[in-house]
Amino acid sequence: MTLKIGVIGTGAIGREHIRRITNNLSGGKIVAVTDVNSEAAKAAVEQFQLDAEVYPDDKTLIASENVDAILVTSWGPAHQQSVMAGIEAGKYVFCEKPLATTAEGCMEIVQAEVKHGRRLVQVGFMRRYDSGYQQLKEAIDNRFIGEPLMIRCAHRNPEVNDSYTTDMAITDTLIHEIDVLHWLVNDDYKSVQVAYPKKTRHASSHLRDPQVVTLETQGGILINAEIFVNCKYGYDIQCEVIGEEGIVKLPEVASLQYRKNGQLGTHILMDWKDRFLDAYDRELQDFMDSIRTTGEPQGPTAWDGYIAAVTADACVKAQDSGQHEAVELGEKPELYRGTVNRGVQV
Ligand SMILES: NC(=O)C1=CN([C@@H]2O[C@H](COP(=O)(O)OP(=O)(O)OC[C@H]3O[C@@H](n4cnc5c(N)ncnc54)[C@H](O)[C@@H]3O)[C@@H](O)[C@H]2O)C=CC1
Ligand SMILES: O=C1[C@@H](O)[C@H](O)[C@@H](O)[C@H](O)[C@H]1O
Repeated sequence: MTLKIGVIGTGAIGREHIRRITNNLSGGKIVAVTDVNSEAAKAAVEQFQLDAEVYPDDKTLIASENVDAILVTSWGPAHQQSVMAGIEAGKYVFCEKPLATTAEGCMEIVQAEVKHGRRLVQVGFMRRYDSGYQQLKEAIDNRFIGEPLMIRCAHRNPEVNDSYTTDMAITDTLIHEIDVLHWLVNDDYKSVQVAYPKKTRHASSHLRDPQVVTLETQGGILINAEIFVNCKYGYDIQCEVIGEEGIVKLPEVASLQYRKNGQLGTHILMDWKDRFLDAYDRELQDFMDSIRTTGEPQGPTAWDGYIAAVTADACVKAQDSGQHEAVELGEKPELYRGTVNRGVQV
């Protein structure tokens, strides 16, 4: 069975996902596209020579009988409306982060899915599909380093544009760590705190950059996460887990080593699109395969989207207060209990 997919939002990641589904992956076909900028939607059809219809908006695309699943790759504030409409129509939904921009919005989605009675939604937290993070997880689960005690990580972008704001360091950037770290140690967050080191001269006047977020889990693991979005030198993702018996570290991206002009070096990636190339492929292949084999997506759930939003809200509050802020989750619905989420009991 080929999953017939409609794409809502044909910007940077929308086009990346169209490319991979069309050229690299199996089991899916892009049959519909829409974008508030209709020229962008038409350009995507042309660029990838799609046999796809351009729809005027998300509602008409979702209503189409030709569409089995939607890919929500529009701007964050537009996600909730499309995801809700997708669930109401009983369509499968792959939604890029954030699932919704507020915890309340994510909870509405959770409730709509619970009412539907089966999982339809997968959130684009692709790091869970990255082989480096999966090796970390395996080592932690197998107690290779004993009990994990601390995590040190960094999320660095070479630069961001002027529209990037201080809270986006949390809601747009740290949100990947927020998701992958609690999955890694199978623990929930208890509290968060944000500190601002000396500001880089490369950040725009309204942006605090870098930032350091401390997250504490219910089990007492202390996480130190640096976000530095004008680091200049590259796109760099670091993660080190310190345990009772040793330390495990996220592998560096394999890269050509060179000896030239009296130097020994390796190149560092500059673009997020390249860093998690394989993980993006795997998350979407898994979305399509799981629907075919189990009738439900098996990747990060709407509940994971909700956890991320609640934690991000606490971090944004902590940005203003400078204090420890509590992370308080509602009760996890039965639908999300005991499901095997990418090899992990949640
Ligand atoms: N998982 C990951 O690593 C990444 C995730 N993202 C997420 O993907 C989403 C899109 O990001 P980008 O592609 O970088 O943005 P973008 O600005 O390049 O593209 C967004 C597109 O959505 C369209 N759009 C906005 N509202 C719409 C609506 N209501 N209906 C239809 N189209 C609409 C815009 O016209 C634009 O073409 C964001 O939520 C972002 O956080 C982005 C980059 C990486
Ligand atoms: O998701 C992403 C972007 O939206 C975000 O703006 C970047 O900071 C992240 O590194 C990237 O993975």
